[in-house]
Amino acid sequence: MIEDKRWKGVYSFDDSPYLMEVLTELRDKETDSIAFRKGLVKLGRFMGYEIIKTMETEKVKVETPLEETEGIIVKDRRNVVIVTVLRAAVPLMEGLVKVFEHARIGIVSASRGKAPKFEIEMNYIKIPQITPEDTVIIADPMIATGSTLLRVIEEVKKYGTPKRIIVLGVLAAPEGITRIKEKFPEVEIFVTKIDRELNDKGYILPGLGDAGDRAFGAPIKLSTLPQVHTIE
Ligand SMILES: O=P(O)(O)OC[C@H]1O[C@H](OP(=O)(O)OP(=O)(O)O)[C@H](O)[C@@H]1O
Ligand SMILES: O=c1cc[nH]c(=O)[nH]1
Ligand SMILES: [Mg+2]
Repeated sequence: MIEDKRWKGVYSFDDSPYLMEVLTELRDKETDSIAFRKGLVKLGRFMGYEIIKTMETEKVKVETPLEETEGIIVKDRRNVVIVTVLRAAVPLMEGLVKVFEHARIGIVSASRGKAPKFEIEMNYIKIPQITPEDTVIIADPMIATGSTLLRVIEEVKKYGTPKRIIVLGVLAAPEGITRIKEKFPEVEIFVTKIDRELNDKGYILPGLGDAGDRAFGAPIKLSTLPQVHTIE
């Protein structure tokens, strides 16, 4: 885990050969949906372990069948709220809950409109109450313009004031990170890798394409389908 020199509290995992290998498979245009989803689950799980390293631990006594010894608990691991941003974060969440099995889960939908406005439509919001003991992990694989996360963070903050807000992503563009840190300097960002830039359609370069479409297949517009007539 490396803290990026450009911002405070922004970490990437260029130093982890395993995470870099999983990312390489996700970037590969030949990787199909099954392998893509599996890759996201792996990243959720192993980046989750990395987040645990930043949590406070407490010494405890434990009785083995033979004698008493010292152990630890990671108290904050029990007070986690995972907020999953539909669609692409669903497999990331699957990996995260393997590590944070006590987590309460929030699900929000956020859909990004076309360039240049990138308006965010949020019409499904289910977030549990957040307490001062909680660490909120907002899972969204792609931080591009940052518009989606700015809206989601704003929404999350209405549900309580947590101990920490962490954004967990796969790829980020510098533009998106800068926008989030300008508005919410206290938010920590953990991403597998920070990429070079955005193209004029708001896609991350070199990137991995549209994460939602690659994980679940491209949706189709209903109006382009032949209409089915039913007889009543
Ligand atoms: O930083 P931004 O410029 O806002 O872009 C990032 C968002 O784009 C993707 O979602 P998308 O809107 O494609 O939805 P999907 O997951 O359903 O495909 C991605 O999962 C982020 O939520
Ligand atoms: O590169 C990008 C940018 C936004 N959303 C994606 O899924 N990919
Ligand atoms: Mg998409």
